[in-house]
Amino acid sequence: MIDSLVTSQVATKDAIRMLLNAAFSSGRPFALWRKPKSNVLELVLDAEEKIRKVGMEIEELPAGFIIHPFEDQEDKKAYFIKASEYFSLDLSLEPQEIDFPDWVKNQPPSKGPLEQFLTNNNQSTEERKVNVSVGSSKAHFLELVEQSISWIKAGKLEKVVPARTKTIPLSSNFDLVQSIWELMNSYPNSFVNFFHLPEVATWLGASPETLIETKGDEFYTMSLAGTQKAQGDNPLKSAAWTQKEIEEQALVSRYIVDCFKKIRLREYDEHGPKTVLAGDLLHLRSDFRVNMKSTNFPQLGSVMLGLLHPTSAVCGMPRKEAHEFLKEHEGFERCFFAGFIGPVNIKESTAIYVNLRTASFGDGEITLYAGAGVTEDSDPEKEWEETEMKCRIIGKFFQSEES
Ligand SMILES: C=C(O[C@H]1C=CC=C(C(=O)O)[C@@H]1O)C(=O)O
Repeated sequence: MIDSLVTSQVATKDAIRMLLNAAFSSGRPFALWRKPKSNVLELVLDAEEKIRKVGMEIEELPAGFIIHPFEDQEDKKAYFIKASEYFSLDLSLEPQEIDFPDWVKNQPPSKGPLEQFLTNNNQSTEERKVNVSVGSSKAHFLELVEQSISWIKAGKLEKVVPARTKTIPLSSNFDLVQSIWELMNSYPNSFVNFFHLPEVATWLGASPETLIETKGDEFYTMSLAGTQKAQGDNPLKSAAWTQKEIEEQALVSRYIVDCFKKIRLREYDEHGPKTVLAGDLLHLRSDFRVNMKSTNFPQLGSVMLGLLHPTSAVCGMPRKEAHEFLKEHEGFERCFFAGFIGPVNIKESTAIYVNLRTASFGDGEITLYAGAGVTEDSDPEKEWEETEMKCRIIGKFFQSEES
């Protein structure tokens, strides 16, 4: 029993390696993901090398994968990987049952383009250097949190979510396939993703936060906030939340309800907040559902995408003021961190996630990104600790030892 399990695992990993080798060797943009609570690994590969940009009317888009940075772009567009090729791999199937398309089959097996990418990845820009030096300074982050608290006390903000970075060397024995595999096994409730926009960016992550999801007539979004380490045998039951965390999450929920009000949408279901597990962290989450048919809102996905991003879980409240505060004081570029990513119009469903618990590949190194919700009662040291825990979610799969 154990033997066959091990054999099938190795074979599935080989299948993932074949897919990644074929995708890298094409030189074209691609994305690979596994949705929360799913056992299917999906991949899209664009037919063109050129990087596409699209408008935000997601209902009009062809099947593909959308990628939007934290900051809005001047052209108001997002990056897009068109699903010229789409492949899904049922992770529970035996290897011999996998029927690869020709673009995968024609690739030589084992060492190849995937290893080349990892050893020769030149995505080292000036912007990246700032992100490494300013973004990773503990002193800078503590000061930023102090400043956030004083702005909140002065009544200029209600909540703000400052972030930081952590750059670690990519160990010589780093195995991307193994990391993706472990991420999928360790975080069944997260959106495990890897995307590669040649010459632009390559990221790997496991996000716990859905921004918007549409399937048939159903629309879904969530408010996620509050963080603590999962402890004990039954962490979901034993979790106790402080007033600070309850209020922090309530602000995110209120923001969603305000968005519904703005578009005069009155019929929605709200459930929660309840405690949920994301890796070894716990969060508070409320779920919001709308029937787009009965409310006559076929474009609710695009409308809410425009209204929600960036949510108060990654930016703050009021949104405009919190955003300006971060732009002025954070001191580094978030790039794709806290932006949004996800499959669009694939099998009649769209699932877009906030790009959290994530890392970008640089030259021989990776940069992890994490933020923490600050309210009036925050303690800067504790917020730093929280970002350390969030960085570890992904960081632990990059190194044999913690840096
Ligand atoms: C900003 C992040 O998490 C957000 C989502 C859940 C809980 C959060 C918090 O407790 O601060 C954050 O709002 C991050 O993971 O970098």
